[in-house]
Amino acid sequence: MAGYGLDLQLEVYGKGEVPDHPFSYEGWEQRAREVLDAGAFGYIAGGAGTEWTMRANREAFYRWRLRPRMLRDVSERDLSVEVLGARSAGPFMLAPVGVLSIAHPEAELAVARAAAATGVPVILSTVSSFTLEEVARESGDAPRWFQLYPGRSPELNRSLVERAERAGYSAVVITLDTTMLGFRRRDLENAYLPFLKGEGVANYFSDPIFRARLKEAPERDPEAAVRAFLEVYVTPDLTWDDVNAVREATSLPVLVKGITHPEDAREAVRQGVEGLVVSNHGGRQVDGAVAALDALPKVVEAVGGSMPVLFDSGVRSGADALKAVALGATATLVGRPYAYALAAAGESGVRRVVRSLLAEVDLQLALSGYRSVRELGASSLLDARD
Ligand SMILES: Cc1cc2nc3c(=O)[nH]c(=O)nc-3n(C[C@H](O)[C@H](O)[C@H](O)COP(=O)(O)O)c2cc1C
Ligand SMILES: CCCCCCC(=O)C(=O)O
Repeated sequence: MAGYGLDLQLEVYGKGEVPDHPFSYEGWEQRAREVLDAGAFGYIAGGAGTEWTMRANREAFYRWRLRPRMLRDVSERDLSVEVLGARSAGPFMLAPVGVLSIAHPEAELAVARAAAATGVPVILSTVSSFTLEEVARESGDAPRWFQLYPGRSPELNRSLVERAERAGYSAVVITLDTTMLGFRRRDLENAYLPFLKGEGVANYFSDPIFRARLKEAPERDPEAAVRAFLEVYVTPDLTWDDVNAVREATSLPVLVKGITHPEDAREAVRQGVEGLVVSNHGGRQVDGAVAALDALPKVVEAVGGSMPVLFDSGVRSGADALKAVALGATATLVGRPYAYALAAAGESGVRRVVRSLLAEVDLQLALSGYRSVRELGASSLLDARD
């Protein structure tokens, strides 16, 4: 009868003390705003251009209404999902969020510990603040994936995925939508780009192939090494050939992240990747682009069940995750929610956010009449536009 929801309620109400942390996304965002400087906060919070797409990501959720069912005996519930062999306690994974040292000194190490403790897999960014090996050590046996930004050097791409495979990451997520940074007004106004200060480059600076490209070691000439990183990173000429070169370099399943167009989804099926992520990068790349949730149904249709379809951009609550799953997502990724919690309260903040999400999914699921997220489908929702 117990479960994530009831456990959390009993703990909080049982103590009878006002908790020292929020339970809402907005609460964590506010805490992060209080502790971070304007540049770091703006980098995490911001979107591209007018930030219309970032807002649209949220508004898209409001158009869908859950339709609770009654009297269906939901005393036994299973929130877990399995994606390409990685089991998660709920329909969530922690999205790749780069350069987390701007949020907290323990950055991805704290996130990896929190993910392992709560049973939710983490996807480590290429541009992490600690090396992928250091993060793997904090993860222990917990499932983890590696996100790759394929750079201009096929040898370096190969080296990064080989390192990830050796370090126990069990899938590679290739992000397609950030071949260069979007037009981010907040960062321009704050003149804030953390990579220029040598943040978020740990995987490159520790890589033998990257180091071999440099005249001087990064420890001796960090500015030149950062320049070399930027040269490798920017890839407007990226094509499916680059994706396939990465696939040939690894035996791990490969997913592509950043799909919103059904034609791209069909191409992903033709190319034979193992999964995709419907995402507009949290509205950080193309202003005016379709809200990710609005793009989801057509992508799901195009994929036709041939591979897992993950979803991100705008998930803030258990209800949001259930809506995305009802629209066909296998699971969701959350980005800013845990980045803010990390900034405000380190590892324990990330744990609390994940626990809250799990508790909310559990209660929402039970009160909507479902025993498992797998039971959700089109009939679980009402489109408010109809
Ligand atoms: C500060 C920040 C850094 C990010 N860094 C990466 C990254 O390194 N690699 C990547 O694939 N996506 C990155 N993303 C995008 C997330 O993986 C994810 O798509 C997005 O945050 C989801 O939207 P949400 O923040 O609304 O949950 C980043 C997002 C933020 C907010
Ligand atoms: C020049 C490096 C850019 C890394 C982009 C990180 C990211 O995905 C984001 O900020 O969004």
